[in-house]
Amino acid sequence: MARRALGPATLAVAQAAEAALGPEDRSLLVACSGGADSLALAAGTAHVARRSGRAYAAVVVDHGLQDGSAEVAQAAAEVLEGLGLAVSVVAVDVTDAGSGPEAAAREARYAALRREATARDATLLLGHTRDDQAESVLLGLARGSGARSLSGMAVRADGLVRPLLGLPRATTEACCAELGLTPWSDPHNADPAYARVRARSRVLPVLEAELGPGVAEALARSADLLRSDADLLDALAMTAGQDVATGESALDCVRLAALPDALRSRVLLAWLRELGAHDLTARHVAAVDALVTAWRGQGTVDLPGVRVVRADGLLRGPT
Ligand SMILES: Nc1ncnc2c1ncn2[C@@H]1O[C@H](COP(=O)(O)OP(=O)(O)OP(=O)(O)O)[C@@H](O)[C@H]1O
Repeated sequence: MARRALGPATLAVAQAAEAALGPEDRSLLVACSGGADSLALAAGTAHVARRSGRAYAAVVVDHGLQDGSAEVAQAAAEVLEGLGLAVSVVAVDVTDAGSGPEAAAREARYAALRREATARDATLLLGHTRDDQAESVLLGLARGSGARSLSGMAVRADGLVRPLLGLPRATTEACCAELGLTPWSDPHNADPAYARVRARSRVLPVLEAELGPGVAEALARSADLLRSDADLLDALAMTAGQDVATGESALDCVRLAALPDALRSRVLLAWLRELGAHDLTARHVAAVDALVTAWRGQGTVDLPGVRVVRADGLLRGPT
């Protein structure tokens, strides 16, 4: 592949991979399910790594949730080896601690991928595309999410790099076709029991047909705009949080109430997390917010992991 001219889709993937990388990314590890997106990413990354003299490899996680999952992982590994990547197949134990099998599998997968990347001192690359981003925004809107949640994924965040966020899924599929690769087709991706599958296969096509092509691209663009707004608000909320803190983990209610809503909810969320609250939803934060802005000056709110009390003009956690 390095010597032959690249097809247009493969070139687009390779250019996206190159654009996402910096000089600090000396060793690259592609997380690959065997699906079209991560297979295309692996091919594009291998090309870029060879040209730039970087080390490169791939990792396939076997969740062991279905019969034949080891064979699927092995088949993906063989395709990747055919592209010239050294591959590790990692089997994980998926323990559902109440959040559901999908969330448990995701948690186990990310933990294993991060371990592999750390062990090799490598940058971890994931194959999320612009369509994944658009679907997330749509699902977030349907849930009534705020700016942070609607801002989706960034190309580089939390030690993860997602070079293909600017490319549609059609490009990764075209890239695989150009390279003669047969990607694995995850049966979950066709199962209408999942809201994401319905958004992808039923809702977005209707939006594109009724509102004009480019809706998915526009949703992904909204995510980018909202992310920069959310970043600014988070930075402002850090300063505001210091201004309303009174020591001993307490917050001053009068100063809190004077903050704009968008800052107050962020200050409260950060404070609650610091106190050890977990699984917080917008409703939880709204309940504490109501305590702050209530006319009557006292009350208690119980949240997962923490009790919040308002008394003497202060909001306090456990003492
Ligand atoms: N079993 C796995 N092993 C390694 N990496 C994975 C695995 N599953 C997902 N990933 C990584 O996470 C990314 C997002 O996965 P997800 O299943 O949400 O999306 P997808 O659009 O189906 O991607 P793909 O077409 O690559 O399967 C993948 O592109 C890949 O980089």
